[in-house]
Amino acid sequence: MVAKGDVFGPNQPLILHLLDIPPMMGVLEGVVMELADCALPLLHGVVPTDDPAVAFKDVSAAFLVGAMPRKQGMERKDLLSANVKIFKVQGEALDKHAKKDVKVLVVGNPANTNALVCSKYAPSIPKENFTAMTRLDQNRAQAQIAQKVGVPVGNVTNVIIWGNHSSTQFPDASHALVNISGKEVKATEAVKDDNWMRSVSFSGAAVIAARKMSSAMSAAKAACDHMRDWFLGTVPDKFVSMGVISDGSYGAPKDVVFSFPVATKAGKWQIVQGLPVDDFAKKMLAATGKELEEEKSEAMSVIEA
Ligand SMILES: NC(=O)c1ccc[n+]([C@@H]2O[C@H](COP(=O)([O-])OP(=O)(O)OC[C@H]3O[C@@H](n4cnc5c(N)ncnc54)[C@H](O)[C@@H]3O)[C@@H](O)[C@H]2O)c1
Ligand SMILES: O=C(O)C[C@H](O)C(=O)O
Repeated sequence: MVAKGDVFGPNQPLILHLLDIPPMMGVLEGVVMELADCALPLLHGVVPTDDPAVAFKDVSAAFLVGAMPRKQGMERKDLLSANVKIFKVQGEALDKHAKKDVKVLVVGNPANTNALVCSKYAPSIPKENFTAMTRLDQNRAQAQIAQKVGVPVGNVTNVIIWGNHSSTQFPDASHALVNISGKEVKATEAVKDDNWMRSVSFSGAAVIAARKMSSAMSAAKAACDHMRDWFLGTVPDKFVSMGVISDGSYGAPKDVVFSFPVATKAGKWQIVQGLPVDDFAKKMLAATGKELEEEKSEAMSVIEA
């Protein structure tokens, strides 16, 4: 998707740096062969490597997907001790070798806390440049609403994912809009079922139960959506959700990577301010914020141990 122009546009040539661990180098060679066989005109080079210093050398965009996935029955927290150290190493390598304006998307779970760790170990890169993926959750919620109303998914916008990419996240459709026959209406009016709207939920575990593997295709698509919107900008009056460093907006704890509604322009994101938040939403935001603070202190104790 990246190499065929879905992220940086149809006129932007690129070089892909592909990082994996030493036992996977043979498999990675196969990926390189397949990329060549795809005959992608925009792909001007591929650098397969097991060395983070080579992988991150002068990169402008980093998709950090290399991490252990959750298996059936596991919570994202269970991955913390296994994965968080990877993001310390990758943060240090980004700090030393990447461009100072590199935009980093963390997909590997627990994504929010890994993004925070990565940023902590890359102090020469602005904290705003480290983000975590909640776009898959946004896309899932939009798809559920589109199906319920009976419109194509592109007609549903402004769904918000608040907080952590975990089961405590708050998918909030109260500001969502649905375009029905050319007229934009509130999703709450289109659905006319408040209980159903509040049941729009996180479905990562359901995909794992069915596939016996983590979401892959939908996660790749969401990563591309996230980076495309960050690099190329969002549509005026529309917002998307991204895990970004919290400034305390909407009562979220500061200095955790928290998913907010954001609008992007000229390569910068801004948290959309002033949206009404009711008591139910406040309770949900507090719960996911608390989990992120707990994950943060757990991550630091794993790293410092
Ligand atoms: N945020 C989201 O919405 C979202 C969605 C889907 C998956 N995920 C997460 O993404 C991660 C990857 O999932 P997957 O299904 O692709 O897993 P996978 O096991 O299929 O692939 C992981 C890859 O990462 C590599 N890897 C492991 N350690 C590495 C390291 N230190 N450096 C570089 N590469 C390394 C592995 O060798 C493997 O090739 C998991 O943590 C999963 O939970 C997040
Ligand atoms: O749920 C998981 O652990 C995998 C991924 O984060 C997802 O949301 O599908």
